[in-house]
Amino acid sequence: MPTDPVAEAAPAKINLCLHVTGRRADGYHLLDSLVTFAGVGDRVTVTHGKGLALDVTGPEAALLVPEADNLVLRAARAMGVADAQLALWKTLPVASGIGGGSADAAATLRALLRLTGRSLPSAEKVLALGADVPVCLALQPVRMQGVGDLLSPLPRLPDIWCVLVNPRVPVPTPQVFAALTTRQNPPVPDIPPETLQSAASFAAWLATATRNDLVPPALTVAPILAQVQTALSTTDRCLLARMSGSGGTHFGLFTTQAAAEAAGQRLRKARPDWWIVSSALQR
Ligand SMILES: C[C@@](CO)(OP(=O)(O)O)[C@H](O)COP(=O)(O)OP(=O)(O)OC[C@H]1O[C@@H](n2ccc(N)nc2=O)[C@H](O)[C@@H]1O
Ligand SMILES: Nc1ncnc2c1ncn2[C@@H]1O[C@H](COP(=O)(O)OP(=O)(O)O)[C@@H](O)[C@H]1O
Repeated sequence: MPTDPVAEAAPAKINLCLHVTGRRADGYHLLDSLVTFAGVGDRVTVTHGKGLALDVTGPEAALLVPEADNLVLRAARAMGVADAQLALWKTLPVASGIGGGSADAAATLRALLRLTGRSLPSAEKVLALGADVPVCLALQPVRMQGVGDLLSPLPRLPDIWCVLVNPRVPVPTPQVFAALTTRQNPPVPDIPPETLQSAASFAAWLATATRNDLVPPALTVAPILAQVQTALSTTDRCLLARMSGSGGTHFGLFTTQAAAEAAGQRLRKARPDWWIVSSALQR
């Protein structure tokens, strides 16, 4: 058993594309998405203690109170843990399409697994925490299907850098799905192996063969997202600019670290009020 504290990273989830292919009778949508992770994110730390308590700090903590429905506490309860001190360092904007809450829940499960030796909750219980929690628990590039529960590993991706841009407007996922009008769309095609040879060829394939079907409804919920898309897509050497998940965070893809950092700096200068970070993408 490791001595406490045990810390786990909760990296930002990036939907490189997100196709909505149908809707189940219970209202949940069938998705087809290529998902990877950025090198930025939250951090969950757990220690032994009496009762369950959560402390939330960090630059993005203001919008989040350590209430009983916080996904960190919900994850601990799903694992049957009644005694632990939990700390969340929040750097990802809340309700932003990069799965911060789901990443926190998955990091909590991983940390408590190491701290207590208890087993992970069943797949059903993990999914019940949130549709993005299974993919955040997998923490590797995958094709995500079903309602978020069917995961298959992707072939090794090329070396890609990204800039993440969020206009600091929360975009609630339920509102975006509610505003969706076209629910039966074509699935994601198989990735042609030759496109995986470089960031440029992979981004070009993503741009032409894939989409994010949640863009039109997200724009109705938060019209400012059009400005984010324009700002990123017109940045020097940006290979592809697209919204992640239900928004509003957008990612821009770049071939090199230098190009991504230069783009991030330029965008930060133009929009000091926006949340803007650059990072490598997990391959
Ligand atoms: C859209 C995605 C794509 O990766 O990402 P985000 O934008 O949240 O990051 C996820 O499917 C979101 O996952 P998550 O945020 O965990 O979703 P949940 O809490 O389970 O569901 C929030 C709400 O989204 C809708 N929802 C979610 C998943 C799904 N397959 N169909 C849906 O219709 C439902 O209205 C549900 O009430
Ligand atoms: N630890 C957490 N971090 C972020 N959001 C949380 C957390 N716990 C509960 N939530 C709630 O989950 C919702 C979804 O948040 P988040 O996961 O950040 O966005 P998204 O689903 O768009 O990626 C928010 O409305 C927030 O109030």
